[in-house]
Amino acid sequence: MTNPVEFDQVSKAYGAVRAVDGLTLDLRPGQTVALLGPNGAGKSTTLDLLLGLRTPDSGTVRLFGTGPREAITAGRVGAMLQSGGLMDEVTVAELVQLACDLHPRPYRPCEVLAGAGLAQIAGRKVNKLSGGQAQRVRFALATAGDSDLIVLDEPTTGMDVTTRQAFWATMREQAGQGRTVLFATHYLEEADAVADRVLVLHRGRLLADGTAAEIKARAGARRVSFDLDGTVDEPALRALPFLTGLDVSGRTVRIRSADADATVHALYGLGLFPRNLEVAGLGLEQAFVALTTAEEAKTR
Ligand SMILES: Nc1ncnc2c1ncn2[C@@H]1O[C@H](COP(=O)(O)OP(=O)(O)OP(=O)(O)O)[C@@H](O)[C@H]1O
Repeated sequence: MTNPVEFDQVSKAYGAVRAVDGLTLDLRPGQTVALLGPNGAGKSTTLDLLLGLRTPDSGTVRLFGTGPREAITAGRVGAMLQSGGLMDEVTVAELVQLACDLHPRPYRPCEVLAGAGLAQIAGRKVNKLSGGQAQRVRFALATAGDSDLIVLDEPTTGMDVTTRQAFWATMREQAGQGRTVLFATHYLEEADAVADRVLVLHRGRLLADGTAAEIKARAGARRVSFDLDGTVDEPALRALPFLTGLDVSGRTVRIRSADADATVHALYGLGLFPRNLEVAGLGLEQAFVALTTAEEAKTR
């Protein structure tokens, strides 16, 4: 089976800004993939290239083994873009009907409206919607037919908590039916909860690619804290395996470790007896900040 998405050495610059810089990646069928990165990292440009809205300066983008336009014309891709303008003078129902009419493998408009939580406001003019409601309409347009790949650029921006939860429940259903879902987001807790693969972009390059757990581990994403009796031997602690951070305050030691089990084991190996030992995971957000900050420091 061909992969839903294949980028091979794709680059795109705007003048001197390298928005996407030699990006190579494959998305496999059925994956739910989060695309993360600080502002300006190249997320939207990557999605624009994927959807054929921009042409790469070099490299190739393939969707299901064809060019983006062919895949989109064949109805294999549903997309929800950040800035996509909606037609003003039509109702929600009319716009959804139009999207269904245009899709080669459409769903019934009433199903699409219900799936996006729009049934109650189907008769309302699109230009009278709140920000969160307009987002739901964009989502409805992305799910108007039976697409194999769903691409979402910051889909939950402006949605309230309930809408956001309902949105992700629908996305999980879509993924459960074997669709590939790719979404860019700044909400790292969403990526952590929903994605089975996380891509971190930084200055147009892929900085990390793995499960949320792998990315947390790579960022040294476990915190170990304990108290020691007697004098604290900082150089000995600093030599512990898998250490990525050390903070000593009196007799309290706080460590960050990429492999907390090995670090704690070695701690006992030094003949130390840590008291009040606590091991806690870092969130994806802290891992993301650690990774991107370290990269910024390197490139400065
Ligand atoms: N049309 C454009 N003309 C010139 N520069 C652009 C254009 N679009 C994007 N850029 C620049 O390219 C880089 C990548 O932008 P892009 O919008 O892809 O990032 P992003 O990761 O989506 O950012 P954000 O999280 O802020 O939405 C940025 O430095 C941005 O200023």
